[in-house]
Amino acid sequence: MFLEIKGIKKHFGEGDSRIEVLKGIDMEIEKGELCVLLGPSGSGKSTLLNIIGGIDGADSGYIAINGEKTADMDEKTLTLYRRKHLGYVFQMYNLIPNLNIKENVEVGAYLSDNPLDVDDLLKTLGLYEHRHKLPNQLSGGQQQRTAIGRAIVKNPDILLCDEPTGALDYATSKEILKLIEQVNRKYGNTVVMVTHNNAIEKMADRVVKLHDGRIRENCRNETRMAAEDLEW
Ligand SMILES: Nc1ncnc2c1ncn2[C@@H]1O[C@H](COP(=O)(O)OP(=O)(O)OP(=O)(O)O)[C@@H](O)[C@H]1O
Repeated sequence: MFLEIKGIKKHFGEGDSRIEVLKGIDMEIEKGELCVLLGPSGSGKSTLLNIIGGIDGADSGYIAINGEKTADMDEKTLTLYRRKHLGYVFQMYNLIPNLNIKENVEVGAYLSDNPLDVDDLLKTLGLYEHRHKLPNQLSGGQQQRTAIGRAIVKNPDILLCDEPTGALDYATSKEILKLIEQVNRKYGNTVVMVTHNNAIEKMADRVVKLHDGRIRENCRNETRMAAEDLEW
């Protein structure tokens, strides 16, 4: 199995303020799958995504990518692994304000041994003609596309997205979802996307629903709907 998540438990706080956020998460994701993580606020989605991405550690359990357990890696190996194999997209775009669009995407390319061609990618993203502009000269959707470009230019095995459309309006959200779909199809990256939006489950290969730190539902969707046709 490509991405294996086994027995993950995680708490925050101590004593009276201790909360068990993840209470034993077991799931597997195949290579190239687009997996959507759904669940109410506080159910542990972002915590799980951060643990998958090695941003945060688990109390127990492990994450294995291609058979390699991230917990067995020392800090340096883990940093290199994250840098080379994982791409992150957050709700806030976190672009570098004084670098232009192309340079922001190039930041991602520098981190990789086999980056995608930056100009080709800018064209796929519909950003080529804006490549010399600064982030604050672009719309929110264009900034998010740049952030996706920065994550994807590394050609990461896994693209982790935390509410990538959280700050965007309906039309722009759809545009971004179409782009994530296109990237997943074209480059074959495995995608794990956290969202509040139940409609997004229809475009996923796998839908995992968390509730109170546990998996309530995990199903494979054999009839994936095009992002274009989603409605909410
Ligand atoms: N660093 C932290 N320190 C303390 N508590 C935390 C920390 N990170 C998350 N939590 C708590 O863990 C619980 C789960 O948070 P998490 O962000 O994983 O949920 P979520 O399902 O992603 O929620 P949302 O949809 O609102 O983003 C929440 O109660 C949150 O307050």
